[in-house]
Amino acid sequence: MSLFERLKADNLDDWQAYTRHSFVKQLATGELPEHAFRTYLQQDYLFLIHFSRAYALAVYKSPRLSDMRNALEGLKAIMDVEMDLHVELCAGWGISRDELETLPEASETMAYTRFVLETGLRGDLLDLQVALAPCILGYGEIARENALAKPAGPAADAYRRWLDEYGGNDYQSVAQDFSSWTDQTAEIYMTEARFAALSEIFNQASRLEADFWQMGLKA
Ligand SMILES: Cc1ncc(CN)c(N)n1
Repeated sequence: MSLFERLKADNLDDWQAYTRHSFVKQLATGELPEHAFRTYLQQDYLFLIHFSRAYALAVYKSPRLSDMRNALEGLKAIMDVEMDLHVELCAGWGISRDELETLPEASETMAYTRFVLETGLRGDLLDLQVALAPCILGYGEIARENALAKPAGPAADAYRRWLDEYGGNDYQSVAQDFSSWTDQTAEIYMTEARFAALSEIFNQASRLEADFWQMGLKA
């Protein structure tokens, strides 16, 4: 069993509260109010900036050259692929680059991103990867679970596009590679005594992901 599968099994309720959140369910049916998705898009830009910083920290925390290369590939995937698609999606919603650059940061964005960065700063690469796992692997799972969804309504195309982006081969292989890379790090750093602390990090990050959806809904 991969470390991710173990962490998920240990935190199933919180994991599903995140991956099956009503934001996700409404996005899949198309019932999600447009202002909720717009708020999500805006804050996710800020999230991706900090998430890139967390990957840069993973380069620094890497014990081996091969880990550095994995972290660098992840950083490039966010900055050159996920971020570009995100900015394009925002443009389709009338959110300009200038607006993105000057957005006020919501406390949910701040709480989540700083938690991940702080976990990486005080810990080793495995702590950081476990803090990043709900983000990378959760979106992959959400897109797979909703692969057959047919959103209806005025924002149907944007919601389908979002699902396709994370369900596509590129993102799915980023997620698969990340899970394998985490297992390789676990071979160096993991001990049974450490599992409870890692599970706590995973739990906290999963709950912060659910809060991020909720921030969109309450907008
Ligand atoms: C909040 C959040 N979590 C995860 C992802 C997917 N990388 C994202 N774009 N935004």
